[in-house]
Amino acid sequence: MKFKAIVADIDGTITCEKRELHLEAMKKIRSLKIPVVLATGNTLCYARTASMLIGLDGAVIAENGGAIAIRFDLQGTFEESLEECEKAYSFLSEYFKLTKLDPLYRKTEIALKRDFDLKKARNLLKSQNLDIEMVDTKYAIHLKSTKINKGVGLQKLAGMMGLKSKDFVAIGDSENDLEMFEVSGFGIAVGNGDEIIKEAADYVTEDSFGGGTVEALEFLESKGLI
Ligand SMILES: O=C(O)COP(=O)(O)O
Ligand SMILES: [Mg+2]
Repeated sequence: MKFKAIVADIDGTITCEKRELHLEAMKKIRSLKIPVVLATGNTLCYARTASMLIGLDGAVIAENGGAIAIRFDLQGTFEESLEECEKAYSFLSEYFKLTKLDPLYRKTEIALKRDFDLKKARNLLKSQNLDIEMVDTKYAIHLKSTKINKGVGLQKLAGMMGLKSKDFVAIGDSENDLEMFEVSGFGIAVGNGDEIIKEAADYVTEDSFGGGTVEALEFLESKGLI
């Protein structure tokens, strides 16, 4: 069987170690004949800009599934409001000095600088009656609704593209990619990935970062999977 599309995480997956785009991965992605969706914990404008500059067509999942768009000429939709996240943020601010990242551009979740004790914060948050969880992408810690994730985002976006989430191969590097591995047809973790994402993967590359994505796409081609 052949998969019909790719969904790729951005940071840690199509980038280099210092977060700049991995040029060989860009070349490989551009050479594909099937749609490539970008899925990120970052903001919608970041995802759309990346899609434009890579030469893709604007299908993106941003804010860990909270925001999605299918084309550049459409504005995008937001799946959640910030209200509950703000409550969690106020509560945790009593215990830690927290720094928000890009608050002007985030509509559905709060991203925080990774300079506080996540384990302690997760335990404290349990005492609150909020549908909010914390995910660590290794680039930021996200305070987000338990109802949104990249998997839910992929299901919605796939439908808008006339596809099913199982038609996609997902490539990722960290715990915020888990749900999109679960709903996609095949999951590939890059070599620098978390243990948790490697365990959930159908295939793990030897190479890391963008080099891992090149290896993943070559593997799929060599097996006739795309
Ligand atoms: O913004 C971040 O935390 C990084 O997100 P990503 O690895 O999902 O692209
Ligand atoms: Mg990542």
